[in-house]
Amino acid sequence: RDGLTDDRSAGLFRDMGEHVTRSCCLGWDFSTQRIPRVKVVAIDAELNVFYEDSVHFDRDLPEFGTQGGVHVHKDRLTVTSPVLMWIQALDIILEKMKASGFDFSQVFALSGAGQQHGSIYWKTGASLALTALSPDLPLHQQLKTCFSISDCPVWMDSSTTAQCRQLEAAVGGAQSLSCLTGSRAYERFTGNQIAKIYQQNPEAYSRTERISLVSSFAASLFLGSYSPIDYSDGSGMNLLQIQDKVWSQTCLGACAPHLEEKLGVPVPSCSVVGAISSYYVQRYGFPPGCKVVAFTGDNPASLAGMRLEEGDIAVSLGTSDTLFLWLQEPTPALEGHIFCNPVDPQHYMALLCFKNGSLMREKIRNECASCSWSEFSKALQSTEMGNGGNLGFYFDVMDITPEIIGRHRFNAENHEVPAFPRDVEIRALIEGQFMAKRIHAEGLGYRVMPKTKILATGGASHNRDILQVLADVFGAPVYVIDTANSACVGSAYRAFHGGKDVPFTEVVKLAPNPRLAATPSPGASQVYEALLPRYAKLEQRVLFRTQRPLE
Ligand SMILES: Nc1ncnc2c1ncn2[C@@H]1O[C@H](COP(=O)(O)OP(=O)(O)O)[C@@H](O)[C@H]1O
Ligand SMILES: O=C(CO)[C@@H](O)[C@H](O)COP(=O)(O)O
Repeated sequence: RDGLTDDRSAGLFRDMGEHVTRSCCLGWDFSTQRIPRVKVVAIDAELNVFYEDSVHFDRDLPEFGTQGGVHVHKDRLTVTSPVLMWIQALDIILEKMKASGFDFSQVFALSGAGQQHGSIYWKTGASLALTALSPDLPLHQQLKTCFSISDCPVWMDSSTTAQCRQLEAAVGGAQSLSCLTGSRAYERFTGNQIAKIYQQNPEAYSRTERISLVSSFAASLFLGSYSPIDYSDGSGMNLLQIQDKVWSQTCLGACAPHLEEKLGVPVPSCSVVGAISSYYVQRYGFPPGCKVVAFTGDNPASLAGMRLEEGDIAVSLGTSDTLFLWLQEPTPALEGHIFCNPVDPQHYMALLCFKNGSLMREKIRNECASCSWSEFSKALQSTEMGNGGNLGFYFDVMDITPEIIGRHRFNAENHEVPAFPRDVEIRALIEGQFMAKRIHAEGLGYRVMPKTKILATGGASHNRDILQVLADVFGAPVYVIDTANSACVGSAYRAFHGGKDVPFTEVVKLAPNPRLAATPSPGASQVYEALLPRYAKLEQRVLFRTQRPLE
């Protein structure tokens, strides 16, 4: 496994005895991925994870009173995290590493990931405090007065609908904003969060000398000066022109005044942003030349951790389903997010979320397969690819991609039917879910290539028969990987790669390979080449019919 095994196994060397002399890189993660905590892994030159540790926000720092690492406010829309909690978590984890005998002198580079979209507001004068850190005191004691906002907006916040509409209006509509910045306006995206702070708390905004993302904030703690925002995480702000890699003046102007100087100049994600602050050299024994490679968002870091390459696609089959795509020529749309690629500055990545994932599969399993995954599998085995032309749409909750609710079934003549036999229902669900993924990925510019790999993760990736349908619909082999901690491991890989003039794939070629789980069945491409356009057309029909009235 390349993940933190579980909550309580933290702080461990994987193989006692050998660690003392290993030259290594550190990967940090300040996200809420799976468990809300700050995490670290150390990897050696062979890319083996030999140390891992974490600090759990709610359990280890109860004084901040968070649940899941956040405060949900009375309006149920505003969601924030205390900035000092993140800093104190870093203090604790560094002390734990020191106490366990971790040899910091062997760390030649580090990088990290942050939950995307969250923003940190450094008060005027904070840069002086950052550069003058005393090695005798923990960070949180020295930085406690450095922030103009103490509880920071995070990605779960959805309180900025008014600001989203203002931003879209300023650039000529949602599609124009998406073409420019990779996404239409989203409440959690940082530009809209900054606009809200400026509108509701102008004093705090004017007392702010620098605004960081969670990723660049964490990098700043290691640098002892402000770290620039990297292109990839910067793409989650509704502010960065993803093609030109510069801030959009129109978007900045629509959000708040003097924003460009508060954000600093964005940099390529593989940049070395500086050497570690002398604070860490003196307090923990890091080498003075230890490189800090730009931190990025947790999803971009996961893409690096999964070692996605051009043409590859990662499919997470969890409670909801998520797709990570590697894109060469993005076509931004009203759905999904396009980010600059974190490991190849010429390319892009995309994120698509499908809400009706495993919960929908579980419901159909309970209704049609006596609550048993093995019965469910038997139904997939006993039905043919293409399901005799029967197609289904299953969305018990309003989905994000596409915005459809309800169950809709069509026979081979495109006539709507009220029900399918049980086995047909199961295959219609799984084929439909994967055809939708392929269609929506292609809508963002994705193309299946001869070398395409599909990397499957999440609960349903344990089911071979589900993965077989995935391989057939995409016409590409499916591999399974453990991504329990892909953002952290990806950050350590990125630390290795940062500043080197070689492709990322070259640097990570020693990393463990994913396991092959399914290859396309003979004849699959003919079957699905015919079905995919039909599914897309029917989806439009259902969408048109179920679309909510415009507000
Ligand atoms: N053998 C299986 N076949 C299909 N789905 C499965 C199987 N085992 C578990 N799952 C599904 O995996 C889901 C959990 O996925 P997981 O990735 O662990 O969740 P999360 O998205 O919450 O991290 C469960 O809802 C369950 O329906
Ligand atoms: O909002 C998004 C992506 O757009 C989230 O994925 C955040 O990046 C943080 O989520 P975790 O993965 O850390 O829970």
